[in-house]
Amino acid sequence: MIEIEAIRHRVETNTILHELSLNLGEGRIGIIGANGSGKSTFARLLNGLILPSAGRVRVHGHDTRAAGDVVRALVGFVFQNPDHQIVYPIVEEDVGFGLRNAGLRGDALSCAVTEALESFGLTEKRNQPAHLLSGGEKQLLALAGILALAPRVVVLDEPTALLDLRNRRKIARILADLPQQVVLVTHDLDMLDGFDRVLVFDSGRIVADDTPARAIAHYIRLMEA
Ligand SMILES: Nc1ncnc2c1ncn2[C@@H]1O[C@H](COP(=O)(O)OP(=O)(O)OP(=O)(O)O)[C@@H](O)[C@H]1O
Repeated sequence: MIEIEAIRHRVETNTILHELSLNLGEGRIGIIGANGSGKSTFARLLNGLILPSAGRVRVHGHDTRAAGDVVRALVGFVFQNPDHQIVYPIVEEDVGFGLRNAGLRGDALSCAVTEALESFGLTEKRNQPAHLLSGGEKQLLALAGILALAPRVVVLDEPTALLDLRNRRKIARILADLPQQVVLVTHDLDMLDGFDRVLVFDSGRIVADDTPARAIAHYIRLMEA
């Protein structure tokens, strides 16, 4: 459960998010809205990457301000641009990075890396330089690295922006099968099939909070206005 209590977010004199309170408890939550409406800012508040100017966010009871390190272990965050996430030069080292931080060594580490690479179709790239992967492959690598850590919640900020149709479908299948709570920011409305709840952002406010079909209809009306 993610509890959002009376948060507001401002940068200098700019109000990026107006006051909002809500609980996120469903397994699959989508976030849509126009460019610049506050979706990424909201997503980053969920794992303490940014702290709200007012109010608080709690994940499984842990406040992002008071217990940022606990929250970051609970909430895996997948960035829109995988270059912001890939830290090691070789593919297998990059997937292994978080696993080593989580204490895995030796065979356990090697098996976990093998499994993560296999499930994302990256086995053949194991020993290649990560910077030579295509944009879509980098996105899969970033996601593999986060999911290998088995966080309780996965927040993804436009993870399919660089992907072709096959890889978009692959990510959709991977997300559908995850045991974790998923919060997905996306402009790719097809990704919201089967989701429990979709929030629509507009100018820093949530203007719809509904089933995917009704939320998408609201968003389309907004875009056509
Ligand atoms: N650190 C910052 N300093 C100044 N302005 C910011 C900062 N972060 C975000 N903004 C502004 O806040 C608004 C919301 O940004 P945000 O990235 O949350 O939007 P978004 O809905 O994710 O957009 P997109 O769909 O284009 O990714 C934008 O106008 C952006 O320029």
